[in-house]
Amino acid sequence: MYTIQTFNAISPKGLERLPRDRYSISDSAPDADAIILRSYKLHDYPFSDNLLAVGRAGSGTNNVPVEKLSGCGVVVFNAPGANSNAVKELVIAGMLMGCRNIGPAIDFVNGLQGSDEEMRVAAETGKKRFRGFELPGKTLGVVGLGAIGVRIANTARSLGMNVIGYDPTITIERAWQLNAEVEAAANIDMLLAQSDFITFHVPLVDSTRNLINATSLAKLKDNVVLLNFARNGIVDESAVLAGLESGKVYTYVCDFPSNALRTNPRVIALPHLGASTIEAEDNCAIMIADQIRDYLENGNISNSVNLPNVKLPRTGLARISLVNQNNPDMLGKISHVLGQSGVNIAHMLNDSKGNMAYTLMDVDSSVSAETLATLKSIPGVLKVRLL
Ligand SMILES: NC(=O)c1ccc[n+]([C@@H]2O[C@H](COP(=O)([O-])OP(=O)(O)OC[C@H]3O[C@@H](n4cnc5c(N)ncnc54)[C@H](O)[C@@H]3O)[C@@H](O)[C@H]2O)c1
Ligand SMILES: O=C(O)[C@H](O)COP(=O)(O)O
Repeated sequence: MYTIQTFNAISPKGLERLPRDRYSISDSAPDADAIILRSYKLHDYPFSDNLLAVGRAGSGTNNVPVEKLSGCGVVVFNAPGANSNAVKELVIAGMLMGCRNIGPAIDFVNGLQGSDEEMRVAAETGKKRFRGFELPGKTLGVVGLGAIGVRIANTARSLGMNVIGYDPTITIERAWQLNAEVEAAANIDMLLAQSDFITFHVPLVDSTRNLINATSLAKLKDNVVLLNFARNGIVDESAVLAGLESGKVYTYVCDFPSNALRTNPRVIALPHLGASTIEAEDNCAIMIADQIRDYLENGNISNSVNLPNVKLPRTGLARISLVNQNNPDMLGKISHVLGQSGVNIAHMLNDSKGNMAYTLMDVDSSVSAETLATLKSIPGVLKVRLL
């Protein structure tokens, strides 16, 4: 029986993929084999030695202490692309809200008083304050061309916009998906200087923290619609508020409310709604549940942020799953222990990601608890399981 601890509301469609005769799922299981969560902050969570996997039912993993978990041999998964359409749709809505002054216009209408005729007259005279501009012919700058950025870039092209993208580490898969008419910016400054709309779709890491700050804002054209549906740390709020004041920024649309932003009429702040659709919640939960189950039951790894993808069809009598540090001669030491114990390796896959490595071995004979303990005692070996 495997035990799963959940945080946040995880779609039942995903949890249904973990059969109850083999999985016990609870929001209070301190010794769980795996954790499934969304945005819950795990940094101060007291992880048990039993923990094997953490599954982020979403994209960003900045709420998960990945390095600390790597040190304990815990595999961290996410669900790449599973909520990307939901975010794309909200960003397109945000662009339209931003350039058509929809937020202030709704506030204006909600503040009208009097008879219907008085309201009609006030609406007709007041509407000139909310004149906006259109998307076709305008330039959208997309920073980060991953699952979300590529979808937005392609949709913006189909809406008649010019699109410039910046992503120094774009994957081949995403580059293939990108509309060929999206222009590649050689550097971020080029994108900042040319765009009428700028949207960010990068993870929050040290190199993206405060990517938009007072210095970068000075490089913008005037009246730019700025959109941040990535993470609040990517944009320096006080610089953006100054940009709204100076006319560099026309509207700031974001998914991360704060007191400083709340009272500014040129800010549209949403309550982290990007991935909150029925479809995205189902997609994320299904993807994570399937990945966690395949790892717990078969040792296969797909879409881990700290370990390589390793998938091996089962062949031998037993399977050994081994998470280790990516040090020289680990495989030599592992196969020596098995050889000494008279265990023959039928099939093996070994791969690494950064300073972590993973070995999956199908063996021709049963493996004793003593052999497993000897494998676990090899310096640098972090987790050993017999499956
Ligand atoms: N608002 C929401 O509800 C919501 C939902 C999903 C994701 N997100 C956030 O959006 C981020 C992106 O999501 P995704 O699914 O597209 O992720 P992704 O991993 O598919 O794409 C991220 C892209 O950013 C690129 N990148 C990294 N550093 C960069 C830099 N300095 N400059 C330019 N590009 C850089 C990477 O190469 C990658 O292509 C997530 O990390 C998460 O923080 C928010
Ligand atoms: O990174 C993500 O996937 C989003 O920020 C979604 O977060 P949520 O699952 O808490 O809605």
